[in-house]
Amino acid sequence: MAPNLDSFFKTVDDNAEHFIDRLRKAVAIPSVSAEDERRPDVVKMGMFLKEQLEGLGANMEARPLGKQPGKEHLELPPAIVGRYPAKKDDSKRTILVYGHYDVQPANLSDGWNTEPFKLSVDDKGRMYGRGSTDDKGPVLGWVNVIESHQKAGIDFPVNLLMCFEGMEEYGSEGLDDFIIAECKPGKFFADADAVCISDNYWLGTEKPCLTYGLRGCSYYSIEISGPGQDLHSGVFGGTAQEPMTDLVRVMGSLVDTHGKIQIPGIYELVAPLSKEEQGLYENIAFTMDNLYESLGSTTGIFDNKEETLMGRWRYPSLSLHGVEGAFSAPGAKTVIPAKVVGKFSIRTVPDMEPHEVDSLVYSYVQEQFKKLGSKNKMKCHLQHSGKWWVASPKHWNFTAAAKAVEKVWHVQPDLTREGGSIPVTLTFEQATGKNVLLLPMGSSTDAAHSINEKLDRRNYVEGIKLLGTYLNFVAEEPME
Ligand SMILES: C[C@H](N)C(=O)N[C@@H](Cc1c[nH]cn1)C(=O)O
Ligand SMILES: [Zn+2]
Ligand SMILES: [Zn+2]
Repeated sequence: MAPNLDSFFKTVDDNAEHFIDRLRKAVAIPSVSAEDERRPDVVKMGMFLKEQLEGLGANMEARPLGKQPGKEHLELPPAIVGRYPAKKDDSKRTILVYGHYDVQPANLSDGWNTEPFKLSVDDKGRMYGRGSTDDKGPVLGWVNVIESHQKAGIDFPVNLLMCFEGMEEYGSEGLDDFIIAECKPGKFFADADAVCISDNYWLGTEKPCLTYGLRGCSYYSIEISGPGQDLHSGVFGGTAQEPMTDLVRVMGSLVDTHGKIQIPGIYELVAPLSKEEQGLYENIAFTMDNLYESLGSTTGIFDNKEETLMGRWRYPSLSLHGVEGAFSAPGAKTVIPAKVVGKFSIRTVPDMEPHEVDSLVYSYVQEQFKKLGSKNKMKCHLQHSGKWWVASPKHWNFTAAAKAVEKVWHVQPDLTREGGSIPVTLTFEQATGKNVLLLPMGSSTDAAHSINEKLDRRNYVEGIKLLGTYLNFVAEEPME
């Protein structure tokens, strides 16, 4: 029987401003995991989350994860773990939820229309701010679900286990070992019956989805150095071999304009496309206009939805991200940088093994650099990597979520894969041995990682209802 959630829905609506205020406080903490000097803010954000949940009676702990590999002067931000209700009810299912409280870097000078760490709500209910959709809105969604059950006077339907991390945007450093240890018998996550992660996005702006796959991410850097220090290009140009010249040519050899990766052997690692899979893409509610709307232009690689979806979900891609040490400010500086570090990543898919990808990358980059005949020095290394994940959506965890989408949004959700990566998803699946569901809150136009990131008020408020309704349907699903 469908649970009666009218009072829960009403409570969420009545408390919408309070929940937006909670998001405002969270966005104001610049918890950027990639910037060393922001580490105290990342920790502050973890503590904010812990305090909010403790205020609602959850049993919370901040677990240290040790030093940051390669930056031993820096302590990793803690994993914030918790249980609600504080005492386990053995008659109920146990759901483990995961999210991250760190964010991507953001500066007003990148081109934001508003201060990135100040939540700005416009007259259409678009709530702009770094982390609003990725992933502070969804993480606070779980907090708001607990509060709404309390305020509505409804029994909480499940035992909720929580795991929130502060390094997801930096490759989830230190979390794998922690999860594996905590899933062992008698440990914190041992009794999870299923896992739910809210940290991705709808395909468009109107239709919710449930997600059963992610691409992996292998992130590399190429360091090229030569001169002992930066040089005057008038004095030394034409006489010194320039690291930037070499780097641009090596990076330019990795991928072509149409997104085709130039590294030999990469596509041989990809699982072949079956007839059955090919048929899946046709029925997904996605249009080229959805793509153009979220791109903010019509500069897509393909002109049809099937190839576009496959390009995002089931084929690898290689993106060039930036160059450390290069002149990037406005104006004109006539410098020859002495050392430059180029950054790129490959989104990986079934059946690519990360170590095989690494070997192909290293030999190709070496070969390209050798061809230049440069006297400079080159080093290529892996910064972090996380594996792809594809699961079965035929499980009570997905059935409960589909029923919740129908109840809250009055449509059947699409079943999607995601082009982005959440490295610990596979770890949760393997360490718990349980089903993992991705249940997104935000939409395709939210601009996660970009300037003007936002979460629509409607997605936040209805998203809180969705997460709560999912937990109520989970409680009703028969065991498989
Ligand atoms: C999908 C998720 N919200 C996300 O943004 N994940 C990041 C994870 C990552 C991988 N390397 C560094 N961060 C992403 O897909 O870029
Ligand atoms: Zn995220
Ligand atoms: Zn992200």
